[in-house]
Amino acid sequence: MDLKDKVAVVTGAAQGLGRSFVEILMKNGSKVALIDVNKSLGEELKTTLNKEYGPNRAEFYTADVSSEEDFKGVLKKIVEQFGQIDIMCNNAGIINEKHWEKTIAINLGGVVRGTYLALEYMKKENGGSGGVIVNVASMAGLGPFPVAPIYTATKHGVVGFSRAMAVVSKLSNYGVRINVLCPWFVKTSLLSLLNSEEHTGSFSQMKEITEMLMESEGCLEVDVVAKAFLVLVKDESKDGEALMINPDGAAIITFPENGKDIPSTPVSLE
Ligand SMILES: NC(=O)C1=CN([C@@H]2O[C@H](COP(=O)(O)OP(=O)(O)OC[C@H]3O[C@@H](n4cnc5c(N)ncnc54)[C@H](O)[C@@H]3O)[C@@H](O)[C@H]2O)C=CC1
Ligand SMILES: CCCCCC(=O)/C=C/C=C\C=C\C=C\[C@@H](O)[C@@H](O)CCCC(=O)O
Repeated sequence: MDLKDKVAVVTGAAQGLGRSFVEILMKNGSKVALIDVNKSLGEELKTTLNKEYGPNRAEFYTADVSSEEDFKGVLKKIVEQFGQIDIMCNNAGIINEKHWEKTIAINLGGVVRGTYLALEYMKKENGGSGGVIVNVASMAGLGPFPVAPIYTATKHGVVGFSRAMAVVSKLSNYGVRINVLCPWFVKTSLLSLLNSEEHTGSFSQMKEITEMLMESEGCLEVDVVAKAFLVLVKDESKDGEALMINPDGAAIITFPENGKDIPSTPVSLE
């Protein structure tokens, strides 16, 4: 996919991984609509980006991805302003095991909502140009993350939902590829919440496991993860893929073709 003058939408764009995805898209010639609840950081980043890449290449919209009214409203404004959506990145996410309903509403609900709303503008049967959706999960979407069971559940949900929607899109000829990104620990403000009992709740005693994982393997820089993100955007052979990125590098996850192939140990029912 040639990114020159393509229109991209990134949620959770004001900082962290979302900001790195915005920057790599703009470096490759895209125009980007930034969505975030953090208005001050978002407006500041928009100004910085338009100074670097030229006027009106970036626009910021305040919205909470867990709100249908918010998210639907800003996507309507984005299409009115930019004309279309070619790339959608559902990146916004939090970690909060105490207020776990909020975590589910944002991490899973926000990704589902962003996928459905974007498809309405992107799918060819609606007059859209097709394109690609990249949803951001985590390595916690591929295996249990004991310090954050709800976070783990949301990220497993993002992986499963994205892979299922990729099949729907392919069989429905939407013309939209759907992929999911599964990063290891990344040096962003989210990671600092690992030390916040307000966010890890009754699972804070599992912190040592997480620290062991980080100490043993290290943490990633956002720009490395952004390169993995760009592969899922640009490489048109990537459709329905889960791309893992950890300090050893990036790799496409191989899932069992069907239930029969799932690694298992037979159990007698007699
Ligand atoms: N930092 C890490 O170690 C990893 C992060 N991830 C995932 O990457 C994504 C981005 O995380 P980071 O950049 O690390 O976090 P971050 O906390 O640095 O940035 C998240 C951004 O999302 C925004 N946001 C939060 N709730 C929102 C909502 N309801 N609506 C709109 N925007 C909202 C925040 O204001 C913030 O700007 C998340 O989905 C996270 O689960 C995945 C694997 C590793
Ligand atoms: C505050 C924490 C932010 C978390 C951000 C994030 O998504 C980071 C994920 C990074 C790695 C997740 C690794 C999960 C590994 C599991 O598959 C399993 O290997 C862990 C086993 C732990 C144990 O020893 O039981």
